[in-house]
Amino acid sequence: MARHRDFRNRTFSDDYDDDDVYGHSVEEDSCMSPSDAAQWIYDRSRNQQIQFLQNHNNIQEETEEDLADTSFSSQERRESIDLRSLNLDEEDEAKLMSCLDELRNVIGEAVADNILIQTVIKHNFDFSKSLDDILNRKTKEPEVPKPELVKPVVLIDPVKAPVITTVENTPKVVATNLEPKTVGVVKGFKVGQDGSSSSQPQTPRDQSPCTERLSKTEQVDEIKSTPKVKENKVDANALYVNERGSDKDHLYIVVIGHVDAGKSTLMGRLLCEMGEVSQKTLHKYEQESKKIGKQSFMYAWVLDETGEERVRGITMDVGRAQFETKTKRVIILDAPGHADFIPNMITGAGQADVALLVVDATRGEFESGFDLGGQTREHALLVRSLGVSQLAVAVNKLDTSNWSQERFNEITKKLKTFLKQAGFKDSDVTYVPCSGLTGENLVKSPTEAELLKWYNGPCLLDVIDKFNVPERPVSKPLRLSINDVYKGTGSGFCVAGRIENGVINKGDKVLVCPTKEMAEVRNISINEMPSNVAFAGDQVSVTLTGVDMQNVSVGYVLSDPIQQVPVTTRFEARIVVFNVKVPITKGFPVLIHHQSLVESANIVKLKALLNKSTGELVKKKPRCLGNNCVAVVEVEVCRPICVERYKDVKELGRVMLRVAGTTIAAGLVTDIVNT
Ligand SMILES: Nc1nc2c(ncn2[C@@H]2O[C@H](COP(=O)(O)OP(=O)(O)OP(=O)(O)O)[C@@H](O)[C@H]2O)c(=O)[nH]1
Repeated sequence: MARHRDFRNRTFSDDYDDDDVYGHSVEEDSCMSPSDAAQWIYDRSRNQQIQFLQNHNNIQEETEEDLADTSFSSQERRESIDLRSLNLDEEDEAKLMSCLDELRNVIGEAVADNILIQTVIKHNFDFSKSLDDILNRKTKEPEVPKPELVKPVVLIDPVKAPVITTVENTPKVVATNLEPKTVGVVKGFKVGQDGSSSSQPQTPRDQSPCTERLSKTEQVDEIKSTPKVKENKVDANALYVNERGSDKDHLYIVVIGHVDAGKSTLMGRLLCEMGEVSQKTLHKYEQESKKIGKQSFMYAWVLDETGEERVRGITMDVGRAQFETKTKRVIILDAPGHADFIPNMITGAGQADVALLVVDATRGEFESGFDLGGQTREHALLVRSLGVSQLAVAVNKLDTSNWSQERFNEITKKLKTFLKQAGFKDSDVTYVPCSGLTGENLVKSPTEAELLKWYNGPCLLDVIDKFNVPERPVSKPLRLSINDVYKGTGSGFCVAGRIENGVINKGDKVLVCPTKEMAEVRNISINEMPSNVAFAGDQVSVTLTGVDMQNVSVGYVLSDPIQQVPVTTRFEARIVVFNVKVPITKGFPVLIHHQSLVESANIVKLKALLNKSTGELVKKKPRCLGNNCVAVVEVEVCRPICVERYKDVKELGRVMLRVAGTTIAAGLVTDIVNT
């Protein structure tokens, strides 16, 4: 059980700007920090605007203008079918929507919605069959011309002579069948002269508002050059089978839910039942928690390790622990529930394969967590937006309702409707009645007479064991997104993060992006065990040398030096707007959450408003965006970041937009814009 804390490198200025925030009671309705309050002076006229928004969803501009970018306004789109004409009942409509979303996630916008809809209905809402059908059909269609690739660049310091970042011959395991990759042109960004260790330390990522842009002369020129790295064509898939063939699959599970839903207690108790916590340790927690009047939190202490968390009785950072089921090694990421710590929750969710949503069944408590303002909905939407599609829902604390079946049904009914709308397929969600405090239905079948009367489903452990482990894209170019930077023992320093794509070996040369400095991998550890190699899907800690620790931050990406991660300050995204208090207009400032990175940004273009159900174009260049709309926007980030198009690397192609401590939208990166 361990966690790395790296507040030095964190960039959550909205959440941590002022120490006073930590003094607030968890019962407070508002979680806005003073800096947010200063930033969001819209409060002045909030009443008017809220009223305005309530009456005007999806507000449109009066005048019609031509859209320069017509990539999504094809003739096919105009032929799309109106869902109402299909006469589907509510459930079939939800199934259709969830299937369409899944299909769009995979194939993007390449196929018209009417074709997708017909295919889904033809296959009775079966996603796999529909996808097969579409893909087979697609191969027969003429190829759509691809957008021009962004050319590779090397970043230079404009005041010094441009020197190309060159990489030594590096024997390593790389993908064998890859096309040349793209790198975005970066503006307003400097690296050291030799490209391998910067002589000019970077500004911390959290201290540069968009308004303080670097001057034109500081913008980076484009140099058509690719670092010279010799590929050693070792088959990554074969290596994976060789190294991991006999191991249990690793499954990362993020535990989410409203504050005090009982997440840490549930996980702590589960670990105790699995024999992962000694009796001696548990006894110690019992005595110590009693001393400070928090005995009911003794199981939560297994995961809430810091003094502040224990005294306050809330989780603040992501707690980690692991255990084994029959078929898997499960790594738990216990996320904080309180709204103040959503950035940490997002960091946890960004590492997860699947999620466990914990809801408090106590009457009144479920309702306050589920209704607007509670974190149940926000967490579920966030994990879905981050690509998690399999979910277990622990209907927890059912002991407080005497194991009432009616209460269980009431809660699951509400959640089913919501989760379907949020994009979870019914078949991917399992509901488990349980109690973390009493241990009921966690690792073995229920013993409570009242529960036995109506429940004969699986216990929580069985549900976890049945999760499918997502495919690991080991043969793609390396992408490791950094979620922690810390000084280890010995030479160099450590970065922790999840390998999204590819393989990393001890001794590899890797490119630290967006700064594009070369570093060498000195050591690798997986779940605190040393290893020579790690693969996509692993959460690793890597010791780096050859680069200054000051020049590496949370949110950076370790990239394959040849097939580099795109770096840009501008990208286009298709966003879903959840919850805005003022309409989104051109220039709207937001905080972008991309993996563990938090960066100031502006929505610089509202390119199109799309129909929420069909995805067809409703309005070109809308003047503003209200709640619950789907739109294509262009986002400009204050400093270069590493993003991929969603269709290339899903994990690096998703963004979250937050304002004043609230998630207002989630989006998929559809294009990387050359600036
Ligand atoms: N009756 C009952 N109480 C529970 C149960 N599980 C947790 N609790 C109590 O709920 C309170 C909150 O539990 P935590 O485990 O800290 O909740 P949490 O969701 O991890 O809280 P945050 O991480 O801070 O959001 C504690 O007082 C627990 O004893 C349960 O199954 N039944």
